[in-house]
Amino acid sequence: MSYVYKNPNAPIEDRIKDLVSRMTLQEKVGQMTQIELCVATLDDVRNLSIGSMVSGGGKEPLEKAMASDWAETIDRFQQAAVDSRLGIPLAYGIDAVHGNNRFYGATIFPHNIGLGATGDADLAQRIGAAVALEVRASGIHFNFAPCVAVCRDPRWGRCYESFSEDTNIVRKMTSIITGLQGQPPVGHSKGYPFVAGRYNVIACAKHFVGDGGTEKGINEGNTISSYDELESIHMAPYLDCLYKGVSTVMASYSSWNGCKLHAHHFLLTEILKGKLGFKGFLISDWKALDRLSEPRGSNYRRCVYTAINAGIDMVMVPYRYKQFIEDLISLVESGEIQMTRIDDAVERILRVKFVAGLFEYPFSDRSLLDTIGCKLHRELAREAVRKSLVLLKNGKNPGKPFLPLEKNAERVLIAGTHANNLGYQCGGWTRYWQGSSGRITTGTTILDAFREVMGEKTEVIYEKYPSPNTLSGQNFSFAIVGVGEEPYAESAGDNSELVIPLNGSELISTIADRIPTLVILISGRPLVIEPWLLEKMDALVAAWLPGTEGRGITDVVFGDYEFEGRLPMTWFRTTEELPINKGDNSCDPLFPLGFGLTYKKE
Ligand SMILES: OC[C@@H]1[C@@H](O)[C@H](O)[C@@H](O)c2nc(-c3ccccc3)cn21
Repeated sequence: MSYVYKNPNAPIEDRIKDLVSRMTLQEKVGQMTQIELCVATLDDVRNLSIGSMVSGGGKEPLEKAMASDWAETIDRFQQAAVDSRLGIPLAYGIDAVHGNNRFYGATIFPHNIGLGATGDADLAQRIGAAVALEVRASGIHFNFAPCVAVCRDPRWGRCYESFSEDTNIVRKMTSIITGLQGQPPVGHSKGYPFVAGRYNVIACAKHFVGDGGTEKGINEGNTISSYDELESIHMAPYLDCLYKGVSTVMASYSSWNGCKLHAHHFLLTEILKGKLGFKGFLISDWKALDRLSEPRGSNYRRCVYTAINAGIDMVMVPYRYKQFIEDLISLVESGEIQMTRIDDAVERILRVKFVAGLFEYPFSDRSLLDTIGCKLHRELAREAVRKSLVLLKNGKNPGKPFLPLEKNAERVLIAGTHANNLGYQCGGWTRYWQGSSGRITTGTTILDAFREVMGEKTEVIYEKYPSPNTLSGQNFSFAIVGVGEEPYAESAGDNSELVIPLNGSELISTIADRIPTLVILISGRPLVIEPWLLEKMDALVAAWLPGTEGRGITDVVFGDYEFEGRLPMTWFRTTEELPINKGDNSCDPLFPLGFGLTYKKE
């Protein structure tokens, strides 16, 4: 018997209708369920028709696994899904937010704030395409990226996941979606999901809406604004995402005027799905339904009722999925949730799976494994690093620039907590949710880069904390001081002080008092730089969280390439004045949005 839904040449909407008509309530609810790898069983994936799996922010997936091990594991669960009664394939999701960042050896690109500093939409698109290849190589189909938050307050722990405080810069950088998913054909209908093929991924615009506008930058907090402000500042990038065919949207943990987004029927259904015409599926954040009640996770059936009726289509449960399935089935059987709501959710989920070709190509393509960390991608990441660097100071006297540096200098001191730490350079969401310190993957630190570039005759001395003897005893041509933030993610990054951590200011001061010094700041956001400290530096470069390709830094500071980066965030003077954004009446920053010096006289 020929099933329309199994016919790859049948119109997608016919395939959806045919398949939904064959599904039981149990199977429909199964498709709305996303579960964590660590709790998944092959039997449950097959018997419950589970729609999606995740290796999420807070969980370590397979320990020290190579991409091929991952592809092996994911294919095994995919086989279970394909063996289910109707054979609906899984979509496996991960946060590949600046490369396939879980994997040892993957290319790690600058985090979004650095890409925002480039303002280069074409670069973002090329990065999206590279990330898609490295993700598909590991057997993963679904990427919880890009974050299109408009970060209005650098105290927010996710500032670096945002491209900018400026809505227009964020709108421009949504081009990364066209890289991740592929370029929709001319005339593609706005809001309809698009995935070009097997070398692309299902993308996810997040977190809808207003995640970057919460009071004091408190993560998962409350955004207080008029609807017009919410629409013009935070919602505008989603229109660009929909025009680019983004296949999924993730709801925000945060609230708008005191109402949680995951419970917000007006914003999720009337606006996103109704007014904006989004036809892909809306996924919850991790355990976000549990956060709808106090204490968290209590009265879960009520939370399911609220979120599904608000418009959530797929739930990142991700652990107690049997409870979720039981509650949702019971809510439909009692009439508290209409079957039309369930059918709408399932149609959206199937639409994305059909569009993504998962029914035709459910399994991994091992031929892509060579793309992981490949030279081409590392060159692309190096280009992104170059273009992301913002030159904030160049020389103590006008007309006497400190940069570009001399490659054949006689003796150079490389110092600081961030001069030789790949994990610090990459920041959060790298190998581990919160990131880590040291050689967590393959790549080039600032020290590695300087050693590679400097002439044979140059003596490169590295001391993380230079001794008094080092500082006074030797005659250095210049010092490079790498300081900044330790890795963090989400609420762990919320910070109201924003001083340079690990006594960075003191280290700079001690060294710059004795040696002409370039400071390279590795941070996910602007930090406090006291005027007296800025005065002591000979030059200052904001490098953001550049990732694995440290050579991008030496490419520019030695003058082989021009500085192109421009501040994507207003650089405040003190935290007392936060939030401070371009256009505010009282906006008198240390460096304004868009600031960035260059070598050429402007
Ligand atoms: O990793 C999946 C999603 C990610 O896509 C979202 O952007 C992010 O808000 C998020 N937080 C957690 C998470 C939060 C606390 C504990 C454990 C996990 C999980 N996730």
